[in-house]
Amino acid sequence: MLIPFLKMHAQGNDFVILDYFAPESFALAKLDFSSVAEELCKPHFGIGADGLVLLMPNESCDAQMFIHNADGSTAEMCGSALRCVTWILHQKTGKKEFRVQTEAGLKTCYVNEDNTITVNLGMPSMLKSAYQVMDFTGDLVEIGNQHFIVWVNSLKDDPHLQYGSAIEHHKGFAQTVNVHFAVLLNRTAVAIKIWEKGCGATLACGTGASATVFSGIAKGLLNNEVEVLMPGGIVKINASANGYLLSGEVCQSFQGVYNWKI
Ligand SMILES: N[C@@H](CCC[C@H](N)C(=O)O)C(=O)O
Repeated sequence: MLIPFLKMHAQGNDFVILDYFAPESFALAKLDFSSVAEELCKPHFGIGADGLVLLMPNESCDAQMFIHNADGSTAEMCGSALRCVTWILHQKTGKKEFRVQTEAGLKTCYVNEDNTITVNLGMPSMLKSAYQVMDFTGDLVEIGNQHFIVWVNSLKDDPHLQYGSAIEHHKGFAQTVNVHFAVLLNRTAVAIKIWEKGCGATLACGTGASATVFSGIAKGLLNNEVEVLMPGGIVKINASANGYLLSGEVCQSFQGVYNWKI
């Protein structure tokens, strides 16, 4: 069976996207997407990506988005993928504002004049403040999915690679978590290194960038408008009264068909 796909990324956070608005994708409906995600996301053996995204029609809004991480697990939310599917919807319709249903609720998404995409991720909440895990003290933040933010003085030694996996699976959390090590640059800029649950080190993470800014604001370290520098690029977070707005570029890198085993 041939699986038509798009490949997109946001600051290097990359996705294989199956577009169910396209008639040629209808035949894929019965696939086990957990297995498909695992195979297609595998570098060298598959296409290689951080996640598999399903973009589907929804009767009560513009579209529905489902996400599987590279290990096949499901994710409730993904700020990078939401911006990528917004771009696809814009290409199809020419519209500049969309409402997309996700596992974390209905999200409003905008195409800006400069073709960057802004998505409203809603209001984060602090699940645990100054929480001790292994040798680290961090904030556990919920923004549809869960993120543990550890503030450090330097990212030089790649703490996410050393400790990310152990923190992700730590028994002190009720579920596995995304992990971010953050360095404060000034009141409007922060740098992070990322370990995502279900996929490992990634070059960017939209919900993680937003959760980090929420943690920084809660500590009195950051203003409401902040640039988040990640290994793959920069996003802007605006902590508005209506929700956390995540903005940045997205890129469609290629499209193709994958030769699935059945
Ligand atoms: N691994 C995450 C889902 C992906 C988050 C993403 N990269 C983003 O941009 O927000 C999870 O399982 O929560």
